[in-house]
Amino acid sequence: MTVKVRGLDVALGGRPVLNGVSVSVPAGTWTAVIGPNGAGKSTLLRAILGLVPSRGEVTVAGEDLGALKPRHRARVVAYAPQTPNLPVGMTVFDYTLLGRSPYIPHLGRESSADRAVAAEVLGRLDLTGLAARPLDHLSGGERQRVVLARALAQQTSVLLLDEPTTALDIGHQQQVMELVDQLRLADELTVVTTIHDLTLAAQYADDLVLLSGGRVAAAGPPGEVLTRSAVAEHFGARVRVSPGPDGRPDLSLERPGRPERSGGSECSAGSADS
Ligand SMILES: Nc1ncnc2c1ncn2[C@@H]1O[C@H](COP(=O)(O)OP(=O)(O)OP(=O)(O)O)[C@@H](O)[C@H]1O
Repeated sequence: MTVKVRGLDVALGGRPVLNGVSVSVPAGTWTAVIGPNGAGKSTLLRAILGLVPSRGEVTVAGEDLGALKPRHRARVVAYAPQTPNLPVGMTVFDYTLLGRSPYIPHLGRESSADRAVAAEVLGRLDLTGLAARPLDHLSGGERQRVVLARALAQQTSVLLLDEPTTALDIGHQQQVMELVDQLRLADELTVVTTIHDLTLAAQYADDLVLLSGGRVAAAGPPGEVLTRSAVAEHFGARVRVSPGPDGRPDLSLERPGRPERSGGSECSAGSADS
């Protein structure tokens, strides 16, 4: 399902946070929203979902998302927030099962199929061993994967993920990104994720949207958006951008005021660093 945002304006606390943001995410593709702290990335996801008041247009497969009843909307779009409110004492399994709520009849109970979906998602995220654990007895990274599990259990066509990998070790970062990519390819999921790791964003996303000061500063394939000058201008960072194995950009920080090191021998003890 194609996600289209046109001319989105959001003001929070009387201050403009998003200004005329337009983004188009074709069905079955992955767009990563990048940008410096406070650029408006999380606000964009929240505005798409109607969680903050906005002006402009948000459609999914041509339908106005704001016009859908919450239950219907929850069958179309799943959202994994950056800092969710987690019910104290609830188990990992029961929390994941909440993702099935849009499919459970009013005054009804979850079916064995709903429980099977929750169990399967937990398995794919390496969380089966934690299923009976209360949410407040988890590490930060475990909690983050459980929030993703609940979103995946919704089995929607559109997935909005706010910083899904920030608390994860490198192995679980790869696991989560690969899982989302597999689901995208297998089920034609449309994925929009905010992410701070620019190399990770470039490795997985089809397109990047660079938000800066609440506006779209650049959008397009990673190689076009992630230039040395764009990173310097919008993040205030000095980076080296080199093409990765499949041509996607690979970023590494350059230490200001330090000369380039050309080989391992220069790192040997006692070598002059000037
Ligand atoms: N409820 C609020 N009231 C007033 N201002 C807010 C509110 N929520 C967010 N903001 C402001 O809106 C701006 C955008 O916030 P947002 O969380 O969308 O940024 P972000 O790009 O996701 O940042 P980060 O990378 O730090 O997560 C920030 O300046 C923030 O201080």
